[in-house]
Parts: sequence; C-alpha cells; structure tokens
Amino acid sequence: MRLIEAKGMTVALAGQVVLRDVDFHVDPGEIVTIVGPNGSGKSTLLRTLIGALRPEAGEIRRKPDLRLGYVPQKLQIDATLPLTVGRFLSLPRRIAAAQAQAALDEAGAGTLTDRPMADLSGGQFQRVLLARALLGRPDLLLLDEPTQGLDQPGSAAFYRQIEQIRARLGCAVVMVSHELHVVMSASDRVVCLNGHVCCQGHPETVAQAAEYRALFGTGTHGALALYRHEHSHSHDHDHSHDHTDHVH
Ligand SMILES: Nc1ncnc2c1ncn2[C@@H]1O[C@H](COP(=O)(O)OP(=O)(O)OP(=O)(O)O)[C@@H](O)[C@H]1O
Repeated sequence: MRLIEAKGMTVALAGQVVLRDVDFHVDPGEIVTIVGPNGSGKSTLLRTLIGALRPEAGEIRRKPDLRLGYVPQKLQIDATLPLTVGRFLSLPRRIAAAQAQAALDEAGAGTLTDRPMADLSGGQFQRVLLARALLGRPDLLLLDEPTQGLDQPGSAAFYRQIEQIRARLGCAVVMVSHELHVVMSASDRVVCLNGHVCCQGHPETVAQAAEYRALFGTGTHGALALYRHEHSHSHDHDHSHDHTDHVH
C-alpha cells in the first residue's frame, strides 16, 4: 500500500495557483527527490503533503496512521535563547532523555546533546532537525533542502546519513534538492516540478534519456539547465516499461 498518494492536486497561495493538477505518490522505503527551479512549488508540495496547506482541488490519501517526519527548509531560533539541543528536542512535547539521545545518535549528532542551539554549525543544526523529525519513528521522512548552506563534503555526509537511516528504519524519504549530482546517486526516483510535474523517473533511466541532457545540462551547472528544460523536450514518449513519465 502506498504511504501517500495525491491526485490532481491544485494549491493556491494568496490567490495565486502555485501547484496545478499535480499527481504524486510515495511507496514504502523509497527515496524520492524533488527538483525544480526556485519558486516552482517544491516547498509548497511538501507542506501540502504534511497537511499544513490544504489543496483547492484534488485529493490526498495517506496510509492509515501514517507517521510523518518533516525537516523544514528554515527554522529561526533566537540566538539569545538559552536552549540546548536536548531541550530543543523536548519542545513542544517533553520526551525522555534516552529517546532524545537515540534520535541524535541516529542522525549522527550524538555528541551535541548539551550544546547550545545557537552555537551549532549549519551541518550540525540540520542533523538536530533531522533527529527531531526522527523522534516520531516516521514511515515517511520529508526534507526540504536539508543541505542548503552545507559544503560539498558536508552535504555528501548528510545524504549518506539519510541512506543509512532509510536502511535501518525502513522509512521512505522525500527530499527537495538543488544538488543534481546527488539526486542522481541517492534517489530511487526523481520528480521535476515546475508548478506541475514536468517529468519523473528512475535516475538511471532519466540519465539515459535525451530529456536528461536538456533537464540537467552538463557538468556542474545542471541547476541552470533546469530553467531551460521546460519545453525543450518532447512529451510523446511512452516508456511504460522503464517508467520515465512526462506530463504537461
Ligand atoms: N505564504 C505565501 N503566500 C503567497 N505566496 C507564496 C507563499 N509561499 C510561497 N509563495 C509563492 O509560491 C510559489 C512557490 O513557492 P515555493 O516556496 O513552494 O517554491 P520552491 O520551489 O520551494 O522555491 P525555492 O527553490 O526558492 O525554495 C512562489 O512563487 C512563492 O513566491
């Protein structure tokens, strides 16, 4: 049974349609990465999936008792607030110290328990947010640009941690990423969003497809190519077997 399935989802913010007629699903244990230009609705999709936003149209079905863990794109914490990592994990609900420690260990942040939140590096902060998302033993972990601001070794380490967590906990993962090289190696499926689902498929299949070159470009500037790909590929393919879908 699918963990979550959205059909024909349309979402508007401040009267503007941000997502139109989006179909999206996540199966147990898979890692799905969402790519797309700035403002293409990636965060909005995640926030709709967790139930923070309500779609204008369409439906979202969740597995009964689905446990979600969400790592937001940004979280501002007042630097003057004397808040340790351990206490942060106990907000808003108090949790046992052992439970907090287990989640921090799982997230690769086991030594940070007594550190002030304000002193953490970007990578450490993300791991603490990850630990917080793991407290509820999620079936589905949603991460909104979790490696933003991290250097390349830092984000590679973070993604390795995610893969380990998936392997250990068996949870599915949906993440938004601008790091297209990572997308290719760490995902079971890539979904390209631009207000609607432009294309999706297994990374290997996408990599073989002509559309891939238009989508990702060459070298490390793939993120720029993403802007240009929109209507530069045709949509008359039928890879029913290898599952490269194109929807406009
Ligand atoms: N609270 C809001 N009210 C009105 N419009 C919003 C709001 N939040 C986002 N938007 C708009 O919705 C669109 C999609 O935003 P969203 O944050 O989902 O994009 P994104 O793909 O995650 O972008 P980025 O890569 O820059 O994080 C943008 O045009 C944005 O300006």
